[in-house]
Amino acid sequence: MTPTEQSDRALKLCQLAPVIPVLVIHDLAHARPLAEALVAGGLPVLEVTLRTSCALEAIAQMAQVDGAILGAGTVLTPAQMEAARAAGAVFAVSPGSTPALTDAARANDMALLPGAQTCSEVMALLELGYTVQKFFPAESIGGAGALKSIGGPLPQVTFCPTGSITPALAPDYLKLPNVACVGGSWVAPKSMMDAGDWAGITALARDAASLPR
Ligand SMILES: O=C[C@H](O)COP(=O)(O)O
Ligand SMILES: CC(=O)C(=O)O
Repeated sequence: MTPTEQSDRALKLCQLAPVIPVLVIHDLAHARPLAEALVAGGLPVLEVTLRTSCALEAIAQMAQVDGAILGAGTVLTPAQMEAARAAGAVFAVSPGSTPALTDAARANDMALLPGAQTCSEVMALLELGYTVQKFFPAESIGGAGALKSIGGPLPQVTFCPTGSITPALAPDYLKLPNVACVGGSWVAPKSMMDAGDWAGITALARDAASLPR
């Protein structure tokens, strides 16, 4: 897949719901019920970060859940991209981007959502053909105000901002014309996963899925 095709696919995924849950799974037993809870609440696109030892196996199990579309987050290397694809991920998210990673996305037929922080990074990814990018760490680099400003000179780039976004802050992002959805961990707090409060997570997902945009 070319970068343009990757971004077309990423845009379609971003348009399925206003929020992509960013998931850190420590206990493999949480994987399946977590995916079921989030999909039941209306959030089908799930990003499992490759920050824990069970993340790849979690992706494999969650990809079996009806309606779930799995992606891998915190993808930093080509080897991780390949492993994520083998586990069943159909998209990859990275906090930044490197030539090795964009080459690997092309080679592995993965839709990469590459991260950018600055206008120069946004422009460098745009030169490659990435019209859909992650804006990370969103709240620390100017938040919705920064994205609104970037949309002036660079309206052709659409973003999935992520990083310390809360339900209260999300609407400010979602109303921007250059934001397709936001990423956030708030829909799957570790405390609720540890408590097995899947109904509570479905309720959080339902609220997130009904955010206006
Ligand atoms: O690094 C993680 C992402 O920023 C999502 O997590 P967060 O919503 O808690 O910032
Ligand atoms: C934070 C982020 O961008 C990631 O984990 O992919």
